[in-house]
Amino acid sequence: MRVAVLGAGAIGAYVGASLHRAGVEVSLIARGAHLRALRESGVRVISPRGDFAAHPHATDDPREVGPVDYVFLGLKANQYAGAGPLLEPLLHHSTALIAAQNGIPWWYFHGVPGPYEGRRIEAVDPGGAVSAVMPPERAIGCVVYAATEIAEPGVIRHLEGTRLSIGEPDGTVSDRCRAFADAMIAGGLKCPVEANLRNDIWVKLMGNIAFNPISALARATMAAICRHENTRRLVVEMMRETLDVADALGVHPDVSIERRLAGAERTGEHKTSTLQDLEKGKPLELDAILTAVVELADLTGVAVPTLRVVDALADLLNAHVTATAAPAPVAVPGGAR
Ligand SMILES: NC(=O)C1=CN([C@@H]2O[C@H](COP(=O)(O)OP(=O)(O)OC[C@H]3O[C@@H](n4cnc5c(N)ncnc54)[C@H](OP(=O)(O)O)[C@@H]3O)[C@@H](O)[C@H]2O)C=CC1
Ligand SMILES: CC(C)(CO)C(=O)C(=O)O
Repeated sequence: MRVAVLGAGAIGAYVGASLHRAGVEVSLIARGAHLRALRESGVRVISPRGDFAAHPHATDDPREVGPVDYVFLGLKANQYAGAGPLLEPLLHHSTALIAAQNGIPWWYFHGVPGPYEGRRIEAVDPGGAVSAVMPPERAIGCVVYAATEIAEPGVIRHLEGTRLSIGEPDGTVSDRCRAFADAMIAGGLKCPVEANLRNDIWVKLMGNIAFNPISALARATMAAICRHENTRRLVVEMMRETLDVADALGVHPDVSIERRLAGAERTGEHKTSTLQDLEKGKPLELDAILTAVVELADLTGVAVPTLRVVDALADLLNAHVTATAAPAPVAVPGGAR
């Protein structure tokens, strides 16, 4: 099995290192100081479950890698539309794409019978730009419950959780899912193949949709948001509206708001990835996490006044961050070394 990790950052390098120690042929695609460290010393994972190291091939040029069986996408979702030149050299006729993203994926209505089958969600697939480079037929869904961060270039701090649930958009338990899950499990991760991954998507989303934008707007940790009475109430309201949208789409997440809130509270003084991006001056990954759900509410006729207000505020904040962000290194394969 050949796997390329495109965007081998916090989650990508963790998954790539885990697969490599299971004997999978892995290539990490990264850039900058992190790439230099990966090339020189490999990935070092610091984890409460035991530290480990792995030294897979690392490059910024996917042409060096060539076609693989699986591409694990560790880029931020707002980078997918521009990922065409990076992806193209990695694809053969049946290469599968597994995206680590939080929120609603670009393939959401692919393979799901019903009134919305094949429908494009503008917030996550603007003008079809994402499905043009990542055809939904290639997608294997993924919901990441693990939490990791880049402690320093080449070093991944694993905070909690080892589960990455995967599943086919049409709910079948395919050979390609089983083979990938077996490799992940051999690498020390949990990787159940779910027949109804959309349930997992909404369970995870209930946390992200509330905590990620509020944390950025209020510059607050998860625990602080839970402690403060008004933001705690806001979280509950956002989760309730989110469940209404899921419900209207025929998905009934099997977790109560109280349990989801308690789980988030246990995360403690943790800065969400959105707050971390804000502090680094990086664009916020909220289209998939929040804007897409407002779009789905409009589609299904569900009232989401609270989500709408928070989306407007977060959108304005993001516009400001994006306008003032340092230009990202150009995404040209083989460009910056
Ligand atoms: N980390 C986590 O615990 C979790 C993450 N996720 C999801 O996983 C995805 C990735 O998140 P995360 O790993 O935290 O993010 P990171 O920013 O740590 O990883 C993304 C990596 O991709 C690199 N990259 C971006 N563009 C290119 C390019 N053109 N060529 C090579 N490398 C590139 C980035 O480099 P640079 O820094 O230079 O831009 C960075 O190292 C997100 O969608 C997130 O929502 C989901 C659940 C948990
Ligand atoms: C907030 C958290 C930890 C889970 O809801 C997360 O997934 C993120 O930081 O993006």
